[in-house]
Amino acid sequence: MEGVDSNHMYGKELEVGVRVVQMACSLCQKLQKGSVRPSPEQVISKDDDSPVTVADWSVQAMISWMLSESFGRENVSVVAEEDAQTLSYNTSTSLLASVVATVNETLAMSARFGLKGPATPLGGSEVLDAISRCNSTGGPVGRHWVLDPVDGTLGFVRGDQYVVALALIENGQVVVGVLGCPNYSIKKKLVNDSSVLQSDLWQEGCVMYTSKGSGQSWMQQLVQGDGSLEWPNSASIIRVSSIDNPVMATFCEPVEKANSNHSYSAGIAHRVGLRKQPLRVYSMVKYAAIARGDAEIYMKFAKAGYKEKIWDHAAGVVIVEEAGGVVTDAGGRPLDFSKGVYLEGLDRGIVACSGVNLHEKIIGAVYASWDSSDL
Ligand SMILES: Nc1ncnc2c1ncn2[C@@H]1O[C@H](COP(=O)(O)OS(=O)(=O)O)[C@@H](OP(=O)(O)O)[C@H]1O
Ligand SMILES: [Mg+2]
Ligand SMILES: [Mg+2]
Ligand SMILES: [Mg+2]
Repeated sequence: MEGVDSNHMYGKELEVGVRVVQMACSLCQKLQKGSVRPSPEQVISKDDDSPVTVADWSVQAMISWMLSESFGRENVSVVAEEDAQTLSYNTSTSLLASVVATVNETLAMSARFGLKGPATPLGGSEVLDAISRCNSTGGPVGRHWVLDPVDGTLGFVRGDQYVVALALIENGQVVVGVLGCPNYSIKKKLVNDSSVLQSDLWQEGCVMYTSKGSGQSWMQQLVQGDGSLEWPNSASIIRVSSIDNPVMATFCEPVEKANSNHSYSAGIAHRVGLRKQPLRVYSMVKYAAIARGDAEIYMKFAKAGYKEKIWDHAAGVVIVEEAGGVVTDAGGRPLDFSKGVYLEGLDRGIVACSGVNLHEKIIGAVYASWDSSDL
């Protein structure tokens, strides 16, 4: 696989990571297009009122199972967003059946992705077990996989952008990142044109990946579930934008006002001299857009008291950094992935930029404006 040297320190992790994320993208695309039964459109509300679907559970189960198979169950620690509680209720039998069917249908295609599936289909308890053993809390020591099975579940449900995000943390550092973006076309610049976003073109998504210290991030096309594009797949190097003039720069931010303070970011944008309208995109596609040069700045300022989770950032951060970008908190400090499930100590928000010049300007504007804000 291009960009992956099997002698590389994380060669096998990257190789397996990209393949399982490709499989997960295929699973999600089938569900989003509604071609898998039964009732994939079921959307369940979690305790915090955020949505979860068959796709989130199925991807988590499938990736957890594959990682265990590939590296040995006893060696695999996974920190992931979902748990199996709702699926275990007596009242959830049809939901669990949907997840089990989806997982098995996907695992049956393993060979197409160069992976080995189970000899016989997984049963309900194996699927529940695969989901619930992703209950690691990470931390500063050892290797931990970090998984957001569907990031931007709202985008997924609305037929819009979402990603499958997988990272590997070793001794508190993100060392591998993989972002599967099923609705983010491999063709450049499409994200800036909303008319194109609506078209069929964006159905051919992409997978981005990197390993820390490689100095390169890569992008490859999705392997099509219909067999029209099979493994192995070619990849190309992606690079951040070279624009460092704020007048020319595009910034992106979350779609939902509840997830980021739009008026605060608008104030920062004004101070720095950004002229373009913000690009509001669901999910870690925002990191993907920075990494491949479709946008220059990503800002997220969650409400005071909200704690950012590592799975919402790990893969995106390392891919942006290796593609030449800079990611810090709003105080200019690196994000700390060593403290467990949350980005502890995060100063106010997250700022990802294509280069140091824009980054310094944004951090300076945050510093100058803070007194007048009420995040
Ligand atoms: N209140 C609040 N504040 C800030 N962030 C929150 C909040 N609630 C949820 N989340 C997390 O936001 C993830 C989606 O982030 P996005 O940047 O994609 O936001 S948006 O959907 O575009 O509005 C989303 O990830 P997924 O749950 O994987 O979709 C959440 O982890
Ligand atoms: Mg969620
Ligand atoms: Mg998420
Ligand atoms: Mg999620």
